[in-house]
Amino acid sequence: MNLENLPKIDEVLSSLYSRLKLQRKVEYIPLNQAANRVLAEDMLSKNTLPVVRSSKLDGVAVNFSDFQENYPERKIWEKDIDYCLADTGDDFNPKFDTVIPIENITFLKDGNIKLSPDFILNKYSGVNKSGSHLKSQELLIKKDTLLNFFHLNLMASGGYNALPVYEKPIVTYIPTGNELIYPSISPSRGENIESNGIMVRNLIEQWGARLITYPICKDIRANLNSILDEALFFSDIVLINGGSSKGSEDFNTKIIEDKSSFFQHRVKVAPGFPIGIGIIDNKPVINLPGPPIATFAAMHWCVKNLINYYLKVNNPLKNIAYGELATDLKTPEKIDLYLLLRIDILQNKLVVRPFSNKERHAEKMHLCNAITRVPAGSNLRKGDSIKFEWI
Ligand SMILES: Nc1nc2c(c(=O)[nH]1)N[C@H]1C(S)=C(S)[C@@H](COP(=O)(O)OP(=O)(O)OC[C@H]3O[C@@H](n4cnc5c(N)ncnc54)[C@H](O)[C@@H]3O)O[C@H]1N2
Ligand code: MOO
Repeated sequence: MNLENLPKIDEVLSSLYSRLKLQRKVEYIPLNQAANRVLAEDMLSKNTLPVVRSSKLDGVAVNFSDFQENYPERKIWEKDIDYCLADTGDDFNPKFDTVIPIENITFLKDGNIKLSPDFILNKYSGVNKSGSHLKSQELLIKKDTLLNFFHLNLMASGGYNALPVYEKPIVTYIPTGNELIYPSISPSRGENIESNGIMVRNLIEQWGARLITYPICKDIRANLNSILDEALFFSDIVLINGGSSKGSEDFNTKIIEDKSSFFQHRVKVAPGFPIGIGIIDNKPVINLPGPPIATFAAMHWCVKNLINYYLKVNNPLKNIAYGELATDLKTPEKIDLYLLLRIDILQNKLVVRPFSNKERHAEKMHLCNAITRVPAGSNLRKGDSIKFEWI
């Protein structure tokens, strides 16, 4: 096989985006369920805060004019006539215009007051004006923002109890293979545990989509064919796992290709290079290669980006960092590599250790805390800076 002629990840993604005509649906959901959802409209504040004014601090509200002529001669200060207490954020008697921090004022036994010697009083100091926090009709958050806890706080202040967000795309996962059994069964000779489904569920939910999982499907061509048709009825993206390569039971490539208006078999990145990507009825159908790390790599570069495209999430810096390579790193001439990494902190530096084929599967899966993609033909040296993504 000529790996050189395979398209690169970015080329395949661009081909997909340019062909998919998406119609995103919008739903209203309660504010308390809106974290990690994507806002579908620009949101303007319904409220002005403070409505009229509030105290900036815990203090004593006074009339500034009293401090120009009569002070300090004035003898008796009467509560609610000459001053009132004003707490941080609270409104106070409209008679007063200025707030003195409580720690800068002393009430004397003779009824007079004394200000701290270094305290200078200015008119309106200690007072938040109307709208100093938020103004009605002010832009709170732009559409297409992935909502976090600050955003929810802001939306609540702006008067919202429900928000318009893009509906989560429905991703359907179909595990295929005669050898697969459920984890509740002890494997007999020739059987393997269906372990990718649980990983796929976790990733899909993390990335903001809804997952529907099919039972394990046998490698029976007619069945696989009709299951795909069925899944396309209710899915936005269909994932078929296994049967992507050249085995006698690998039917999925052909099944997808036959129905697709666009189809790409194999991409210039390993593991997972036999991935199949089609568009059927304007929906992406992805044939994820079966081995778990190949499934993960294909999920990460292809499915995650498709979900982001659906949801208009553009977050290129999320979980990205740079560290120092702990070893030399050479990649094959013809194919980009997805690498599982272990990152440690040593002497205030992030040290990046790629796993190799020498480590056992369990060791890699256990200790991997980051991933990276290294272009074909790279020749990096120990100590070189390398970009990675925390998982
Ligand atoms: N002659 C060749 N053989 C293979 C090639 C090739 O180019 N020529 N490519 C290899 C590469 S690279 C990959 S990657 C795999 C792709 O495998 P398939 O997608 O066809 O998957 P299967 O053959 O069905 O299974 C492979 C392996 O993965 C296990 N598997 C499958 N599904 C699951 C699941 N849901 N959970 C856990 N494990 C799963 C399956 O039991 C097999 O062990 O092909 C190479 N072969
Ligand atoms: O592409 Mo495959 O086995 O190298 O994952």
